[in-house]
Amino acid sequence: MQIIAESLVKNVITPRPVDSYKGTYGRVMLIGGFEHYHGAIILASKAAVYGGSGLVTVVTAPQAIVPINTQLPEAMVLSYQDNYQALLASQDVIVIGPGLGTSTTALTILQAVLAQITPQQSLVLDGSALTLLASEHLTLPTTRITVLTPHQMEWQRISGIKIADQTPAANQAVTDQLKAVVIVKKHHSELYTPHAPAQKILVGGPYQATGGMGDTLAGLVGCFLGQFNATPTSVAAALYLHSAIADTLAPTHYVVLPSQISEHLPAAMARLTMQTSSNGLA
Ligand SMILES: NC(=O)C1=CN([C@@H]2O[C@H](COP(=O)(O)OP(=O)(O)OC[C@H]3O[C@@H](n4cnc5c(N)ncnc54)[C@H](OP(=O)(O)O)[C@@H]3O)[C@@H](O)[C@H]2O)[C@@H](O)CC1
Ligand SMILES: Nc1ncnc2c1ncn2[C@@H]1O[C@H](COP(=O)(O)OP(=O)(O)O)[C@@H](O)[C@H]1O
Ligand SMILES: [Mg+2]
Repeated sequence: MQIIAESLVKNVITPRPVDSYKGTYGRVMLIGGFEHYHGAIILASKAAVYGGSGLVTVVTAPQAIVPINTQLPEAMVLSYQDNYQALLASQDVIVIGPGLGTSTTALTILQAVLAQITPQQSLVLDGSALTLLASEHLTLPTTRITVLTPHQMEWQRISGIKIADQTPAANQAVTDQLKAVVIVKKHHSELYTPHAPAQKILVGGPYQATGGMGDTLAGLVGCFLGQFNATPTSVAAALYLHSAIADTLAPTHYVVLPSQISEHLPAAMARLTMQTSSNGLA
């Protein structure tokens, strides 16, 4: 299996052109944060904002609007009861699932997004969206790129492969059928691309085993798809950076919080665009 290295990330994260503006860096809509899961969409959106997305829009439950605005004033926040469908067409990337839950409302929203998304847009499915995808046997739409970010149980639900049997060959075979890019999240997460070599990271560790860590990754993947090329290489860069920052913090942090990873993104990305070597990313 190919190893995702820092050199790949340096090729993705390039210096910003001086004549750019916020529209250059991607319009990302994140949908979730229902029920008792408001934090999940805050964490995903924080990763998008701190990772450099030009414009971030959150679609969530009405009672989550004030907490999100308070914690993340850079993001625009709408209720799912507002006409977010009108805005959806102008987005480069849709991230759906962190804290979405599996209610009837969640399913209706997911089905509407899958029906409305176009072949020019990118889609990231995480968390509850993956659980609904499996339980409701939903069909993936035609998009520019679709990325699934399951943990091993979510991947079991989607692929039918039991966790103990999730070998690279079995995972690759299902990825080829799905025609989507898949990150199987675990220690040394694996990245599968249809009909292409599998890749994995050798960064990251158990200091990341805390709620919201995957929500942060989903937001960062969406961010990179909107800001850089909408390709599996940009997904690989987000996957690597998320855990490489955790590694840099780990010697002084017994547990690395998801929000800490986001807060270190701007500095880590600045260092990666400089030619000089450094003593870490955070
Ligand atoms: N702050 C917030 O708002 C947060 C909100 N969140 C949101 O919650 C929603 C539900 O997501 P979820 O992942 O918590 O629950 P679910 O999909 O039922 O999976 C758990 C089941 O799978 C099993 N399991 C086996 N292997 C596993 C593995 N490697 N990794 C993980 N689990 C593994 C596990 O086994 P057990 O732990 O019981 O041994 C258990 O039976 C989703 O929308 C998410 O975004 C969270 O992000 C947290 C922070
Ligand atoms: N032992 C570990 N080593 C490396 N990474 C880990 C470890 N435990 C958890 N992680 C990372 O934490 C994240 C967990 O994702 P997920 O279970 O979806 O979290 P949540 O839904 O709570 O946000 C993944 O990116 C996974 O790779
Ligand atoms: Mg998750």
